[in-house]
Amino acid sequence: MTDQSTTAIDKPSELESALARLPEWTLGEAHKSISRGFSFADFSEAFAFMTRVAMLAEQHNHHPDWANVYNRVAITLTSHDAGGLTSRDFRMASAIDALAD
Ligand SMILES: C[C@H](O)[C@H](O)[C@H]1CNC2=NC(N)=NC(=O)C2=N1
Repeated sequence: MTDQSTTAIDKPSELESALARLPEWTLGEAHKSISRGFSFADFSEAFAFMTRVAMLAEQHNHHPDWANVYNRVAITLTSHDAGGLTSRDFRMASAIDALAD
């Protein structure tokens, strides 16, 4: 597990600059989460991706709210213990993008 600092990301300027680096992600209701959808060739590819994200989540000790329907995976990130977005969410989103791209 990588023990990384956690700072709340809740000011519009902070959100804007953080999201600028994550163009595939969208801001959720009340700016409390970020989400991205993924589509794969088939279920097997989607689940392989989910397995890799699961290992990332363990390394980061930061776990997604997510759903899978056949070849599609929807991921939402929020910091439950902070009740909103923190730097952990954006670090995790960036690490997930590196897997997917
Ligand atoms: C006890 C454990 O470290 C905490 O519950 C961690 C686990 N994973 C987590 N994941 C997310 N998304 N938010 C959290 O606040 C969080 N907390």
